[in-house]
Amino acid sequence: MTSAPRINRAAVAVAVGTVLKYIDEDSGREGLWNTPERVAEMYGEIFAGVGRDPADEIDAVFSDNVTQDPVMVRDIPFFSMCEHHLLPFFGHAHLVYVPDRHIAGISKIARALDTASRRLQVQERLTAQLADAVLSRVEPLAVACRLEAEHMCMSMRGVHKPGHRVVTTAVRLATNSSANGSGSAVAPRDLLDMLGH
Ligand SMILES: Nc1nc2c(ncn2[C@@H]2O[C@H](COP(=O)(O)OP(=O)(O)OP(=O)(O)O)[C@@H](O)[C@H]2O)c(=O)[nH]1
Ligand SMILES: [Zn+2]
Repeated sequence: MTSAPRINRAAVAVAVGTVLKYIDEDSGREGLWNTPERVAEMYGEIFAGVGRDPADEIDAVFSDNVTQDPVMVRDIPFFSMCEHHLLPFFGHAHLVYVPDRHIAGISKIARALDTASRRLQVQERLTAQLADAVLSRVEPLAVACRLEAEHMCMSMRGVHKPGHRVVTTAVRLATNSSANGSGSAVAPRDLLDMLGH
């Protein structure tokens, strides 16, 4: 069940003001006058997916003349926030699925990615949530997705490795899918090959 995000912007602004104070900033200086409110406004945007089901974004599903040929969407940009450090990780998502009786409105896959991204995440869970959203709403024979991202918590602090790439994959098969074994035109390995390495 989906519920609207309940971000208390006024309380967030107070909390940000407290952080500014305790990092020893002069929170009275001009550049910081409206920073707590700006951050609260920004959190309203970048955490807009909290409490929402990414699958609900896949609300255009078509059933006419569907063939069981793979559909792939590549290089969808995303931005999310690492739940350990509250720093961004960002990159691109690639997804391929083998339709059974339905195909998805293609933009809806990007919308599901946005909803799952706009919350505190780890990349593995974000990858799984995108695959699960397509599995539940499109009911494909199989779906695989791959995310490639740079984590600012590994780049600008800590281990300091800018330019790294974290690659995560999720593969889901219909429970009664013929892709789950012999006789299928497209095996899970084929899907992963299509996503590239
Ligand atoms: N698996 C996974 N780990 C992540 C992700 N984002 C951040 N992390 C890791 O979460 C870990 C948190 O480790 P901690 O030792 O608690 O935190 P830390 O002392 O700040 O660790 P360092 O980043 O190594 O300085 C780090 O290894 C991060 O790289 C993610 O999306 N997936
Ligand atoms: Zn992190």
